[in-house]
Amino acid sequence: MFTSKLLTLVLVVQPQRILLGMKKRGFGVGRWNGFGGKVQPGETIEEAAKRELWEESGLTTETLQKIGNIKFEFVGSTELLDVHVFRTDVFKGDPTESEEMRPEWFALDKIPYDGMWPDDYLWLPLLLQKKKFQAYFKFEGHDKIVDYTLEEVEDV
Ligand SMILES: CNc1ncnc2c1ncn2[C@@H]1O[C@H](COP(=O)(O)OP(=O)(O)OP(=O)(O)O)[C@@H](O)[C@H]1O
Ligand SMILES: [Mg+2]
Ligand SMILES: [Mg+2]
Repeated sequence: MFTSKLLTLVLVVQPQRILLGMKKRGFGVGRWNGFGGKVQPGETIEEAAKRELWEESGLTTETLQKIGNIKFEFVGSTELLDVHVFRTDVFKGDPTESEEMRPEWFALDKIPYDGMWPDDYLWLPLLLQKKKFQAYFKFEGHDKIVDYTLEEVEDV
Protein backbone atom coordinates (compact mmCIF):
# COMPACT_ATOMS: atom_id res chain seq x y z
CA MET A 1 0.00 0.00 0.00
CA PHE A 2 2.87 2.38 0.71
CA THR A 3 5.22 2.97 -2.20
CA SER A 4 8.71 4.38 -1.84
CA LYS A 5 10.60 6.79 -4.08
CA LEU A 6 14.41 6.76 -4.10
CA LEU A 7 16.06 10.16 -3.96
CA THR A 8 19.58 11.48 -3.47
CA LEU A 9 20.94 14.50 -1.65
CA VAL A 10 24.57 15.70 -1.79
CA LEU A 11 26.13 18.28 0.52
CA VAL A 12 29.41 19.80 -0.61
CA VAL A 13 31.46 20.86 2.41
CA GLN A 14 34.72 22.77 2.74
CA PRO A 15 36.55 23.56 5.99
CA GLN A 16 34.70 26.86 6.56
CA ARG A 17 31.69 26.69 4.27
CA ILE A 18 28.95 24.64 2.68
CA LEU A 19 27.42 24.86 -0.79
CA LEU A 20 23.63 25.02 -0.92
CA GLY A 21 21.29 25.57 -3.83
CA MET A 22 18.14 27.67 -3.97
CA LYS A 23 15.52 25.39 -5.54
CA LYS A 24 14.01 27.24 -8.49
CA ARG A 25 11.28 24.77 -9.48
CA GLY A 26 9.33 21.72 -8.41
CA PHE A 27 9.42 19.99 -5.04
CA GLY A 28 10.85 22.22 -2.32
CA VAL A 29 10.82 25.33 -4.54
CA GLY A 30 12.02 28.45 -2.69
CA ARG A 31 14.11 26.48 -0.18
CA TRP A 32 17.87 26.10 0.20
CA ASN A 33 18.99 22.48 0.04
CA GLY A 34 21.74 20.15 -1.06
CA PHE A 35 21.73 18.91 -4.65
CA GLY A 36 19.86 15.78 -5.65
CA GLY A 37 16.84 14.16 -7.16
CA LYS A 38 15.23 11.00 -8.37
CA VAL A 39 17.23 7.84 -9.01
CA GLN A 40 16.51 6.70 -12.57
CA PRO A 41 16.04 3.10 -13.77
CA GLY A 42 19.38 1.37 -14.43
CA GLU A 43 21.34 3.75 -12.21
CA THR A 44 22.89 3.05 -8.83
CA ILE A 45 22.03 5.47 -6.04
CA GLU A 46 25.59 6.79 -6.06
CA GLU A 47 25.56 7.30 -9.83
CA ALA A 48 22.32 9.22 -9.49
CA ALA A 49 23.80 11.35 -6.71
CA LYS A 50 26.80 12.29 -8.89
CA ARG A 51 24.62 12.96 -11.93
CA GLU A 52 22.22 15.19 -10.01
CA LEU A 53 25.13 17.08 -8.42
CA TRP A 54 26.57 17.73 -11.88
CA GLU A 55 23.23 18.67 -13.48
CA GLU A 56 22.22 21.01 -10.68
CA SER A 57 25.52 22.61 -9.60
CA GLY A 58 28.06 21.99 -12.38
CA LEU A 59 30.39 20.17 -9.97
CA THR A 60 31.81 16.69 -10.36
CA THR A 61 33.13 14.41 -7.64
CA GLU A 62 34.67 10.99 -7.33
CA THR A 63 34.36 10.66 -3.61
CA LEU A 64 30.91 10.67 -2.10
CA GLN A 65 30.66 9.60 1.53
CA LYS A 66 27.45 7.83 2.45
CA ILE A 67 26.36 9.66 5.54
CA GLY A 68 22.62 9.34 6.08
CA ASN A 69 19.31 7.82 5.15
CA ILE A 70 16.05 9.64 5.73
CA LYS A 71 12.54 8.33 5.19
CA PHE A 72 9.86 10.98 4.78
CA GLU A 73 6.14 10.42 5.16
CA PHE A 74 3.55 13.07 4.33
CA VAL A 75 0.19 12.78 6.05
CA GLY A 76 -2.40 11.85 3.41
CA SER A 77 0.16 10.49 0.93
CA THR A 78 1.02 6.82 0.42
CA GLU A 79 4.37 7.63 -1.22
CA LEU A 80 7.32 7.56 1.15
CA LEU A 81 10.49 9.40 0.13
CA ASP A 82 13.66 7.38 0.72
CA VAL A 83 16.47 9.94 0.65
CA HIS A 84 20.11 8.83 0.53
CA VAL A 85 22.32 11.59 1.86
CA PHE A 86 25.98 12.00 0.88
CA ARG A 87 28.74 14.37 1.81
CA THR A 88 31.72 15.32 -0.31
CA ASP A 89 34.72 17.44 0.60
CA VAL A 90 36.46 16.97 -2.77
CA PHE A 91 35.07 18.18 -6.07
CA LYS A 92 35.99 19.69 -9.41
CA GLY A 93 34.52 22.69 -11.19
CA ASP A 94 32.92 25.98 -10.24
CA PRO A 95 29.38 26.16 -8.89
CA THR A 96 27.13 27.10 -11.79
CA GLU A 97 23.48 28.04 -11.77
CA SER A 98 21.18 25.53 -13.46
CA GLU A 99 17.50 25.63 -14.39
CA GLU A 100 16.80 23.88 -11.12
CA MET A 101 19.23 25.40 -8.60
CA ARG A 102 21.07 28.62 -7.81
CA PRO A 103 24.19 27.61 -5.84
CA GLU A 104 25.69 29.75 -3.10
CA TRP A 105 28.37 29.19 -0.46
CA PHE A 106 27.41 29.73 3.20
CA ALA A 107 29.75 30.08 6.16
CA LEU A 108 29.21 27.14 8.52
CA ASP A 109 27.92 29.48 11.24
CA LYS A 110 25.49 31.17 8.83
CA ILE A 111 23.56 28.23 7.45
CA PRO A 112 20.09 29.55 6.43
CA TYR A 113 18.07 27.00 8.38
CA ASP A 114 14.98 29.24 8.32
CA GLY A 115 14.95 28.98 4.53
CA MET A 116 15.46 25.21 4.42
CA TRP A 117 13.25 22.15 4.93
CA PRO A 118 12.51 22.05 8.71
CA ASP A 119 14.17 18.62 9.09
CA ASP A 120 17.56 19.90 7.89
CA TYR A 121 18.18 21.72 11.14
CA LEU A 122 18.09 18.40 12.99
CA TRP A 123 20.40 16.26 10.86
CA LEU A 124 22.74 18.69 9.04
CA PRO A 125 24.80 19.28 12.21
CA LEU A 126 25.50 15.52 12.31
CA LEU A 127 26.61 15.51 8.67
CA LEU A 128 28.95 18.43 9.40
CA GLN A 129 30.52 16.34 12.18
CA LYS A 130 30.79 13.37 9.80
CA LYS A 131 28.41 11.37 11.97
CA LYS A 132 26.31 8.83 10.12
CA PHE A 133 22.61 8.85 10.81
CA GLN A 134 19.27 7.28 10.05
CA ALA A 135 16.07 9.28 10.35
CA TYR A 136 12.34 9.25 9.81
CA PHE A 137 10.18 12.36 9.57
CA LYS A 138 6.42 12.60 9.32
CA PHE A 139 5.23 15.86 7.79
CA GLU A 140 1.86 17.53 7.81
CA GLY A 141 2.01 19.78 4.77
CA HIS A 142 5.53 21.01 3.96
CA ASP A 143 6.21 23.08 7.07
CA LYS A 144 5.27 20.96 10.05
CA ILE A 145 6.98 17.87 11.45
CA VAL A 146 4.48 15.90 13.55
CA ASP A 147 6.68 12.95 14.41
CA TYR A 148 10.30 11.96 13.91
CA THR A 149 13.16 9.69 14.89
CA LEU A 150 16.85 10.40 14.37
CA GLU A 151 19.73 8.20 15.44
CA GLU A 152 23.42 7.95 14.81
CA VAL A 153 24.43 4.65 13.22
CA GLU A 154 27.71 2.83 12.52
CA ASP A 155 26.78 2.25 8.89
CA VAL A 156 24.15 3.69 6.58
C1 LIG B 1 10.76 16.68 3.27
N1 LIG B 1 12.05 17.09 3.68
C2 LIG B 1 13.13 17.15 2.87
N2 LIG B 1 14.24 17.65 3.45
C3 LIG B 1 15.37 17.78 2.73
N3 LIG B 1 15.49 17.43 1.45
C4 LIG B 1 14.40 16.91 0.85
C5 LIG B 1 13.20 16.73 1.53
N4 LIG B 1 12.31 16.18 0.66
C6 LIG B 1 12.95 16.03 -0.50
N5 LIG B 1 14.21 16.46 -0.40
C7 LIG B 1 15.19 16.53 -1.49
O1 LIG B 1 14.63 17.33 -2.50
C8 LIG B 1 14.98 16.86 -3.79
C9 LIG B 1 13.70 16.51 -4.50
O2 LIG B 1 13.94 15.96 -5.76
P1 LIG B 1 13.84 16.86 -7.07
O3 LIG B 1 14.93 17.87 -7.01
O4 LIG B 1 12.48 17.37 -7.20
O5 LIG B 1 14.15 15.79 -8.15
P2 LIG B 1 14.88 16.00 -9.56
O6 LIG B 1 16.16 16.72 -9.39
O7 LIG B 1 14.96 14.65 -10.18
O8 LIG B 1 13.86 16.99 -10.25
P3 LIG B 1 13.39 17.27 -11.73
O9 LIG B 1 12.38 16.21 -12.01
O10 LIG B 1 14.59 17.21 -12.62
O11 LIG B 1 12.79 18.64 -11.62
C10 LIG B 1 15.87 15.66 -3.56
O12 LIG B 1 17.23 16.08 -3.57
C11 LIG B 1 15.47 15.22 -2.17
O13 LIG B 1 16.49 14.53 -1.52
MG1 LIG C 1 16.76 17.98 -7.80
MG1 LIG D 1 17.67 17.25 -10.73
